[in-house]
Amino acid sequence: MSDTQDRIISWHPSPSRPAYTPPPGAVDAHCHVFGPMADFPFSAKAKYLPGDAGPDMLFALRDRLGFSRNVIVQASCHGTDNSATLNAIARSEGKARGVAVVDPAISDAELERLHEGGIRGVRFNFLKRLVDDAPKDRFLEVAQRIKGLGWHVVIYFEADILEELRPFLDAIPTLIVVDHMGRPNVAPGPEGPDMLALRGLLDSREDIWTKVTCPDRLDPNGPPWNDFARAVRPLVEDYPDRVLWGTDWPHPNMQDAIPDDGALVDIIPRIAPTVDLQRRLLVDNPMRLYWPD
Ligand SMILES: O=C(O)/C=C(\CC(=O)C(=O)O)C(=O)O
Repeated sequence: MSDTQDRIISWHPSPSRPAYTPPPGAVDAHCHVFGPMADFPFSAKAKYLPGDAGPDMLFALRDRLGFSRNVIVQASCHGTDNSATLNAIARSEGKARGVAVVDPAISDAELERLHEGGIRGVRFNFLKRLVDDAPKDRFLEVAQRIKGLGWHVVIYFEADILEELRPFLDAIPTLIVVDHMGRPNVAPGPEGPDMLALRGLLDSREDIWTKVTCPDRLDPNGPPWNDFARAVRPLVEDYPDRVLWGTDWPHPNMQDAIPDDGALVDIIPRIAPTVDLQRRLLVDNPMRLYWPD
């Protein structure tokens, strides 16, 4: 990554206050921090060079949107150096936990250190535009090792490789969380092929969860993301104990159609229409996974 490359500002400059009020204790279960670069340089292998979006900005957004906690997912631009994520967790006063990206050769002592720092899962990223390789055999070794820590696997892939990934997913010995539902085409609605394939995966094991996130990435028609709401609501209704929600702030790599985070929050009652579903999505489920203690 060259120093002269422009740094991408991928977040909304002044998100609106949502009309919807999340329940007390709500968790933004998918967000990231970028740097700050002076303290936490980006990976030499990063595929994008973002502006600084550090913990102070994240926590200010959390408060503005009416959330109580964050789950910070290590973004690909920081590679396998989780320092920026750990720094944000350390500064959160117990209100953040995280998901790391690790080198498969990581030592047990380093895994323990990550656990002490608030990490509760590892992310396996299969998006070719974000990572150079995704070694399934080595990922399975990692999954085996983190099982003892009580962690889970977060997996990011696009819908067209779900079928090919099935044997690998079947072999993962921990709970699995699928990022952004495996990026389905939401336009054909809840019975569209990608949504049905995702249901097939969820039905194959009770310990596969998914994040009902990123209307901004998944709905080609943009706000108010009607296709997303129509396709996703039945999923939340049918798998109420296995769904998580998050802003995806600072929306890595987004350059067109950067979403207003307040508007993102306002989609919650459209995909989780009852108070009970909202509490499970925003409080009970993420607390079970990230703050079981
Ligand atoms: O923020 C996300 O979850 C999605 C991303 C970025 C990402 O995953 C990463 O950089 O690690 C994407 O689709 O570019």
